[in-house]
Amino acid sequence: MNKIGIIGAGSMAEALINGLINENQVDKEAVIASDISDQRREVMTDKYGIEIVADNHKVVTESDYIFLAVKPQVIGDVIEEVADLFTTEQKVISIAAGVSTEQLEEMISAKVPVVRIMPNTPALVQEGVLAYSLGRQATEEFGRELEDLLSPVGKVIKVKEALMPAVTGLSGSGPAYVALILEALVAGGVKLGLSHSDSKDLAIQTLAGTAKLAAESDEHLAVLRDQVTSPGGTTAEALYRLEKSGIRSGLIEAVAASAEKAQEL
Ligand SMILES: NC(=O)C1=CN([C@@H]2O[C@H](COP(=O)(O)OP(=O)(O)OC[C@H]3O[C@@H](n4cnc5c(N)ncnc54)[C@H](O)[C@@H]3O)[C@@H](O)[C@H]2O)C=CC1
Ligand SMILES: O=C(O)[C@@H]1CCC=N1
Repeated sequence: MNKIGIIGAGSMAEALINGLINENQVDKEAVIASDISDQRREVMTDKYGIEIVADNHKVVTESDYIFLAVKPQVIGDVIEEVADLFTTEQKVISIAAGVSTEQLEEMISAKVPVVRIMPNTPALVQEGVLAYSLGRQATEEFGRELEDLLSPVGKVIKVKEALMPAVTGLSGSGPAYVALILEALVAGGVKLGLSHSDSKDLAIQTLAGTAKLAAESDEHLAVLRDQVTSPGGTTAEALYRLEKSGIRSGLIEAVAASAEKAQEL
């Protein structure tokens, strides 16, 4: 059994660990994580029963796959601390936004296989989507192993590394935009007298249902929009207000701004 090590047991690491353990993809005995925070170590031990330590060295020496799940701002220091311990038999997977495989290879060693992934938080409920790109020493086989390993937490796609900022802007940061849209829809329902709870149910199911419809349809998204829009009707009135408010360009700009920021981290 391959041992999975995770350095940095924060929100994104938890989403991955939860999905992998809940879907019985890995035994909890096969997972070791480290975190500098006492509180995170306590939470993760209580919730998942995995081995969680304060010492990053232990994670590297005991694991076959090593996930780097700390913030981009500290990943350099973390790698420096353990760089001498990596072997060419191990496989490194970084989830840090904006850190290229080339930078990782420079910091770790040009000989250790490195892959970069960009997951998102719905991995916590096995509905994530993640993209990965291979470093210079990472084989296609490593990519396939990763697809198998991570498929229980959501859809896995391979992209050219140059497109990683775009993935970050769209699906990495995307759950925040969708949560904001949901919040606003709920507020709209409440303003018109619906209870918060009914508004939330209506908003969430509308979003989930539309997403399912879009996923299962071959039609262009504009056709799905048109199906709701009666001439001279309520939806046309609402869409006019949305377009006027700049929602479309706002979302396009949001994706681009996140992608741009990812390259500055
Ligand atoms: N949150 C998200 O939606 C996504 C995050 N990411 C990436 O995932 C990475 C982690 O992000 P989050 O989980 O959101 O952050 P987080 O702050 O929840 O987790 C980071 C964890 O690393 C720990 N840590 C800090 N320094 C450490 C050290 N020297 N040794 C060991 N552990 C240390 C912290 O105590 C914390 O628990 C980032 O690089 C981010 O770019 C990628 C995709 C989505
Ligand atoms: O906000 C961030 O920097 C991270 C990367 C993608 C989602 N959250």
